[in-house]
Amino acid sequence: MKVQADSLVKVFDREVLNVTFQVEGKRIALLGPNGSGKTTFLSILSSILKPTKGELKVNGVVPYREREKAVKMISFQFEKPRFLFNMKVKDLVSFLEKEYGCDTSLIPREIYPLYLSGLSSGQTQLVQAVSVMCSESEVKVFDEPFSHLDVNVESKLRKAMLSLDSDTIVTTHVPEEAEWMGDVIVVLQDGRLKWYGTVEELYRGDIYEVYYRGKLRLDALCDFGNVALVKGDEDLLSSLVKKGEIVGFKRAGVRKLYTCS
Ligand SMILES: Nc1ncnc2c1ncn2[C@@H]1O[C@H](COP(=O)(O)OP(=O)(O)OP(=O)(O)O)[C@@H](O)[C@H]1O
Repeated sequence: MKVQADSLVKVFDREVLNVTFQVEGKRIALLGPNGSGKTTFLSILSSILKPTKGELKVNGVVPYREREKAVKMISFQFEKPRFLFNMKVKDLVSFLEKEYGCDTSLIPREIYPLYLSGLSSGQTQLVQAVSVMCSESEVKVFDEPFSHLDVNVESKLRKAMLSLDSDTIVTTHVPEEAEWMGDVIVVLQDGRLKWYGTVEELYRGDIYEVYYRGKLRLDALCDFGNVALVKGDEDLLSSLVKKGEIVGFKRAGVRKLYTCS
């Protein structure tokens, strides 16, 4: 999939998005803190919103101008877990299975008798994600798909999403999630582009994330508490793991784009 944002600007009472980038990849992760413009970007992509200026294209289609094509090409899971229609879960499951022949096994059988309106936020989010995964759209968009899920459900859903044949766009504010879910990462901050590129590009360099407990006895470039960024020497870090002074380490990814106190 190819996503092109060309001087894409959205102004509400103030400018909340102003980005230019072009990325190509099977899995795009859009990462940014709260209020950084992720949902605004996706709302333009889903033709809910029109940009104030500029243009956004997905595989050459401008969604808010070519709605018919966009609706066929892209399906969405929105951030707020809520269905705009109501039926029993089991009826939705049998519809998804009959209509799309898809695997709905992530949806627990215990919730089959319930109405969609009676599901918890996490259950709603899961059923929504499965519905999007079942769709035949070539691009599947998930806005913070794990925000209400427990760790078990999250890991099952993540695995299912990673095994999809179609292209995906996932938003998150969790750096690790972006690294897991994206082969290309776009980082937003305050509506501006902070960084974009492939995960391979992100991992280049000699900065390591060091995981520790208690007190860190290394000079850190940045300390997030239990995770610190350290200019690295792999042999030294391995020896510290053996001595039990740190828990582990890996080459730094998204975290090195953030400043910390
Ligand atoms: N309809 C609106 N009217 C006015 N301001 C808005 C509107 N929608 C979003 N904003 C503002 O735009 C900015 C970006 O919001 P957006 O929802 O795109 O961020 P986000 O990155 O998705 O945040 P989060 O991770 O918290 O969901 C925020 O400051 C928000 O207050």
